[in-house]
Amino acid sequence: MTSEKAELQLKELQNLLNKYNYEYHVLDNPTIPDAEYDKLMKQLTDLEKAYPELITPDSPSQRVGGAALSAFEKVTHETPMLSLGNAFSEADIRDFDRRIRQAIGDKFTYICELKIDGLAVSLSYEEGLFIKGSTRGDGEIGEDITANLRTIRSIPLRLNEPYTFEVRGEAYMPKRSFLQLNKMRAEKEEMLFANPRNAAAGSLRQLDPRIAASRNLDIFLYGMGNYGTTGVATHSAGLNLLEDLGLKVNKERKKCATVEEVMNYIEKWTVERPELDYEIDGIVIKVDSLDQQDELGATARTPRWAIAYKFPAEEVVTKLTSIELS
Ligand SMILES: NC(=O)c1cnc(OC2CCCC2)nc1N
Repeated sequence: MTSEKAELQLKELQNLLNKYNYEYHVLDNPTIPDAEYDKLMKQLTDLEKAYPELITPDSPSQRVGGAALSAFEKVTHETPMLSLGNAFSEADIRDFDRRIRQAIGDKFTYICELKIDGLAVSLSYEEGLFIKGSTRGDGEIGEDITANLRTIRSIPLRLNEPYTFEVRGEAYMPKRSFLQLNKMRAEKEEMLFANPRNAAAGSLRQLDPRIAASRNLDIFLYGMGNYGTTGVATHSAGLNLLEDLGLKVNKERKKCATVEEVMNYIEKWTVERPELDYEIDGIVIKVDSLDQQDELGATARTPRWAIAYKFPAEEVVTKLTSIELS
């Protein structure tokens, strides 16, 4: 086979595999059986072995990097990663709502999102290519965990459009994966993870990306470092854009015109939370308009335009059979 023909066949295989990967991991709606996917992946890796010069960083074969790192590099975020103030009651939420009204009047809409209980991360894309991923760290400087984030199948290695920006999200471990992981560790008499959040954080802090690759991690994206470059006017439009670009955004988000609607949304998910396949520790309430977010601004580390309602802590029954370490 000529090198040109090989390149054509490689491109076709890469596009097919990226599409199937997106359907399976982002849409949760695979259209081919796993065996078929594995066969195509084998064809790709065989072809790349024969023509290594044709391997590209966004090839589906390039998810699990090579050797383990000796340490994580530091990364300075282009746009600082803010953290959220907390609300613990309806009164706290009404106080938040009152402060907003005092500052910008009554003409605004909220958007509510499930608060995924994982590890906050930032993904940097350049011309559509995933080039760097990092932890929040202190909000300004985080750790470079690119190799580990590349192993998360729902993170596209290339976007549908050549955007250059930072996107923020929560990497998490699905409940099922957490239970399987702890079951396996218990059988090997290893220390157990106390909860999916710790398991996700522990997995992403591994220096060897093969360990992260084995942990079935996932991610929901929930914001951009700087919406300015995209031209959207609201956070909700920003999330829809992220979805259109092939990124995974939680579909339970909802616009709420009044604080009553916010309370209904909180009530709904307080009840339905156990049925989710991932843990949430609250609800994030944001003013949707980006201009109004700018008008409200932020304190040193937390936005005035958003708050996290935290679910009441559940009493944790410590199992006497297994020593759980955080
Ligand atoms: N854990 C979450 O699901 C989550 C966390 N944070 C945010 O937004 C913050 C980010 C910076 C200001 C608002 N949204 C979320 N959905």
